Amino acid sequence: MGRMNVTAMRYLDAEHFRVLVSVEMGMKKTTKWTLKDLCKHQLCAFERSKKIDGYRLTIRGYDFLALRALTSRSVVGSVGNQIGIGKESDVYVGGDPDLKDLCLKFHRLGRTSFRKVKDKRDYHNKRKNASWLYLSRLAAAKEFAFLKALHERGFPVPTAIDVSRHLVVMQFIEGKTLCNVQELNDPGALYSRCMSLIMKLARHGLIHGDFNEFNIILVEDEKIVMIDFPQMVSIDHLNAEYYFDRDVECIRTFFKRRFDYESEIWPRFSDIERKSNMDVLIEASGFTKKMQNDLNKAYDEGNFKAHEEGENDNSGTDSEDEEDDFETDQGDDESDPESLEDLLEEEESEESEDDVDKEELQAENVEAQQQQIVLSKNSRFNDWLDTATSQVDNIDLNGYQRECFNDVDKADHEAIPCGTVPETTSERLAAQHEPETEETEAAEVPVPRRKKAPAKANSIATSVATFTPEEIKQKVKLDMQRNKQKTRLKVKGKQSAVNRGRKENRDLIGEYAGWI
Ligand SMILES: Nc1ncnc2c1ncn2[C@@H]1O[C@H](COP(=O)(O)OP(=O)(O)OP(=O)(O)O)[C@@H](O)[C@H]1O
Repeated sequence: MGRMNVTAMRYLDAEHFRVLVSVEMGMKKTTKWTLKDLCKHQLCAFERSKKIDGYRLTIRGYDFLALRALTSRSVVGSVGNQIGIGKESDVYVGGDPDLKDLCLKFHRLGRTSFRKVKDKRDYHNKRKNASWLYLSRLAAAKEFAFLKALHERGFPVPTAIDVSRHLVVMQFIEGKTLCNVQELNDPGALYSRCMSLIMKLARHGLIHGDFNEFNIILVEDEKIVMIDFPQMVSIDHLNAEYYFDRDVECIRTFFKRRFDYESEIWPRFSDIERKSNMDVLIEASGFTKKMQNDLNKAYDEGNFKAHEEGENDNSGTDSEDEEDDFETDQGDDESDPESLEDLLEEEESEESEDDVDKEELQAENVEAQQQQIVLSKNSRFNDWLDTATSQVDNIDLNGYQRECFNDVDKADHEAIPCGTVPETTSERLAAQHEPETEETEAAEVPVPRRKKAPAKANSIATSVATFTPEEIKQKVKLDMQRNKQKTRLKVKGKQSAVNRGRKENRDLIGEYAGWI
């Protein structure tokens, strides 16, 4: 009996086993129903890309994963109303299991912005696909690290409670954002508090970078709480002075505009005396320089409404995680009745049923329209006939006859008998529609010749072909060529997957031809 070869186990890490477990889970028979349910609840979505078809996690799905993790840790017990929509986040009021208020901040970053980045450059050295999952997670990790560190050092910030994926749970601050405050008891005191806070941060080695009326909550006794520091930088940053001055200027401008308060004193970058290295400490807390760089690059791209459009956008796969999940060979699935394919087939058949219904409906509509057109043509013709008949009945035919022959050579006129002119138009029309014999007879009636026929623009119909046979041949040839060049319509959904599978099979058979 030979020994089991387990050498490979030494070289496999946790990630390998995670994926292995996912494959194991994916082989369970319940998968297709579960996936169907998840899609129904918009927690994941079917996605078709150039090479692979599969499912991707949606923002909602990611939210649920984070909430689930935090509920299982007994951090979150309930989710309430949305209290803020920022450029980079959705903020909700929540509750812990004892129903104490919490602030739940879901970071939304980078789906579209990342797409743009991806087009332009290799964003992460080895990591080909930085995803919205990754960027949102980074933003949350950064906020949590800063909140924790600042709170521990006595800064007025919400208490950091927990973080999972892109969701930061923090203390809920009851108050008003400064932008919503119209009046103050003591604007001077609040101005000093704001400036002191900027200086205190700087002494600890940090610059907020977005210190303005939207990121300051006014609480009891006109005290302030600072929120939201995605762009916090070190005072050693290359552009530190610029960011510092911008923060100071934002506050000065706001106080002048809103409270008509202007002070001659404001802090300068040169006044800063560093007392601690919080920027270094935060880096040590796990939020590395690389993470910082990744995040800053995403912020530079600037489209933070990505999560709003991302949900409807199914083109292309973005996420590394997603691609990892999908890069499994689905060849076997085709023969497996319990596979994902079945689920897709159902979707497809539903789709095609819909299509059939639509086509039938369209055909019926077209038929009805055609009938209407025919009917309206008939009735219009009858109307026209009636009006024309009554109008022409009123015409003085004898007068018309006189006028008509005015120009005709009198001799000719006299020589040629005019034949019997019908009394009424009905008679004329009847005469026109008489059978052939009568027409022949009428043709035999000599018609007075005009001397000079008045020039009129008439339409000309001819049955002679304007194309030579050569030209027609060439055109047909060209059409055939064009038809060949036409790219085939791409079939959506499952059908394309089946086609792709067939093509692969054909190629494979071709490859092995002659070997067997
Ligand atoms: N801890 C909190 N307690 C109460 N309300 C909060 C808290 N954190 C955020 N908010 C509310 O949510 C809103 C958005 O929060 P925040 O500024 O952190 O999000 P953001 O996406 O970074 O916004 P932006 O970048 O557009 O300023 C705030 O204006 C505030 O009203």
